[in-house]
Amino acid sequence: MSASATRFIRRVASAPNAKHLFSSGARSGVPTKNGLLAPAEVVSPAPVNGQRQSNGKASFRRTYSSNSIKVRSVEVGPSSFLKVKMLGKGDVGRVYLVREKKSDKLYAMKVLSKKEMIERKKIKRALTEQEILATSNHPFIVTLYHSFQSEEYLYFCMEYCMGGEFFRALQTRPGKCLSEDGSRFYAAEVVAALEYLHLNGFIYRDLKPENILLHQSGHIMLSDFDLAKQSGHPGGRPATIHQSEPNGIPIIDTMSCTADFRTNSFVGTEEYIAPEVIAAQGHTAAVDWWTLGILIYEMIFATTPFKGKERNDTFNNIRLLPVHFRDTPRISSACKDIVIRLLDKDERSRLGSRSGASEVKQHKWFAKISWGLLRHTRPPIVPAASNGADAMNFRHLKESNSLHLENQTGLRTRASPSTAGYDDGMDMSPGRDLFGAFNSVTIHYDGES
Ligand SMILES: Nc1ncnc2c1ncn2[C@@H]1O[C@H](COP(=O)(O)OP(=O)(O)OP(=O)(O)O)[C@@H](O)[C@H]1O
Repeated sequence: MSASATRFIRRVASAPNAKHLFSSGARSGVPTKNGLLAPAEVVSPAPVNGQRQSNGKASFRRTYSSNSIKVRSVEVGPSSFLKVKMLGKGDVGRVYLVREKKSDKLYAMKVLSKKEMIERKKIKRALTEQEILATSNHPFIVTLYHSFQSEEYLYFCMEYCMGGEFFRALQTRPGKCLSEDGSRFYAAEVVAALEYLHLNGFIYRDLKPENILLHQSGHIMLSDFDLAKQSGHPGGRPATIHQSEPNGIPIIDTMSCTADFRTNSFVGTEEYIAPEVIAAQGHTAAVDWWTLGILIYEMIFATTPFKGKERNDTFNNIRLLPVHFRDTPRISSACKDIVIRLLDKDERSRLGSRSGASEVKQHKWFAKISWGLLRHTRPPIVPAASNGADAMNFRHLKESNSLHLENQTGLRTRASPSTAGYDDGMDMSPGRDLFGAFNSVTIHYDGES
């Protein structure tokens, strides 16, 4: 990591290392779906492709219908791309800016080492991430174009989010925070993305500024789905429609899409973990509404509400302390109310736990938001104009000398310590093809060449 990069303290997901601190009980054995495409929901207009820019304006050509994505056998391989530079490092892999030789287009390529995944018991997470990316078609969720594998690596070829990390954008702002209005805008885009994920039966479980990327236009793109969990109903249970709201407008109940689904894994990022996860009583999609409360607080106050000196202090604060608001910046009573309602320690009464996103959207703090026009609203942070290849909205990362590149994008990594005691739920019997369930596909979106 470069000197400039060390200025930003990154919070990583605590799981699975934190698991042994608490008696978390049995992990959920809910299987992931490895079939192909689930129908895409029609949720919001105005899609975007990170590559398409003309006169600084994004063009919105993708459409949302169950027929708008077509999954085919994979049409590319590692040698179809040239590495431009490294954009980010994760636990078991690297993300590179790459250029497709044939089309000259830029993409973000996540390359995961199979060896590291086996050692760290993260295979199932990679399969889930592929599943979510390959079945999602939403303007605020990063787009997957190809996934494939070689003997040693898994590859995810994704839309390149030129605007960089939201986390970094926040860190470089005066006071490292946003105004209440700015925070509302990003919170609204996050709600739209969570709504879509819940509708499709996924719980995200790792919302934090580090996992939000920015499109060149400044709109958000949720990424990093390796902690997400799919309910036992591939594609999500059909949403229930309630007609009983006072204004008579029917509301879609996204909680019903993951209903009856509780998972026990101890996952999340320390300061964002919900009390029910710490209590290891099993958790539901309501954890995502808890993390939204923390995110709103952090965007406004530049810190999270329950942060303690040590991890256990943080966990105790999460379980026991009420939210405390500082005097500055001054925030509206509606803002305080939504944060308090989202950070309800009882998941059964938490905002969003009754009918999901529609309930959150109807809170008075969001009254100013035109949900259908979100994608057409100018975002509060517009990233510096980039030609793409300069990756100017990214930290400068030095590639370790210990990495040997092959085929421009493949990489070898040093052996790393295994994650003792964590069971990723995979059948590791000798001779079994552990990555056989990984789908090698190319995804075509209507309106894109
Ligand atoms: N689509 C993208 N466009 C631009 N940059 C990206 C993209 N995807 C990932 N990155 C960069 O790579 C970094 C690591 O990505 P990501 O968090 O998905 O990797 P990971 O291996 O899953 O990490 P973790 O160990 O945190 O789960 C991101 O923080 C971001 O800087």
